[in-house]
Amino acid sequence: MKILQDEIQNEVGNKRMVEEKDLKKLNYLDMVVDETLRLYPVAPLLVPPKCRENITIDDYFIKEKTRIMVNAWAIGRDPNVWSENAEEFYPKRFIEKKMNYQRQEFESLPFDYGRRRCPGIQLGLTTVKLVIAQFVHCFNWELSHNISPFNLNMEEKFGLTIPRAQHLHAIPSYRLDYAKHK
Ligand code: HEM
Repeated sequence: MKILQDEIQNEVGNKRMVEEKDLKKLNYLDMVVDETLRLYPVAPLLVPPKCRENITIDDYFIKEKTRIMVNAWAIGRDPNVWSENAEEFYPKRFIEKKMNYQRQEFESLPFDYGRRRCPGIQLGLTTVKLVIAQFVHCFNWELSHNISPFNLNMEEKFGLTIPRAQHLHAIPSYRLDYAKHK
């Protein structure tokens, strides 16, 4: 969080809130969002499509009308692709790897790919980035008593989407000079 706060502080200062026009300068924010979508894709099994016709792909015969489950959650955690620290939240792994989500990049599939992929990618990314940037820029965040980042329960509840198994209790404290300059 500190790295992200510093990046925003350098680009935006602390006399106003982050705006959409600032987002293109916030590279570490991109990495944080890519890393979050890699580990926690909103729809872990995407939306299982049904095969229209018999087809053979890489020697696998798939019968017409078969439902295909694509495990985007497991793809994003594959150690063969993301190295042995695949389970770790490590945004800097994206320093050299700019995610685009519109190209044929199958290592992380939070929006799926192909004809039925999410049409709201840009709006979704912009909204998520703006909200996260404003949250960490405007506030410092602390966990509630007796909880440290090391014993915070990060389990998920599996379903169509993956919400946290336990609610996150975080305590904000305001950190901008914004109010004084309004
Ligand atoms: C970070 C934000 C978002 C994520 C992670 C996300 C993810 C997804 C995923 C995984 C699918 C299923 C694709 C499939 O497997 O068939 C989907 C479909 C869809 N999304 Fe999004 N989405 C996001 C934001 C949005 C926004 C902002 C909109 C619209 C304003 C949107 C509109 C749609 C629509 C209409 C579909 C259905 C597409 C179809 O079936 O052809 N999404 N999204």
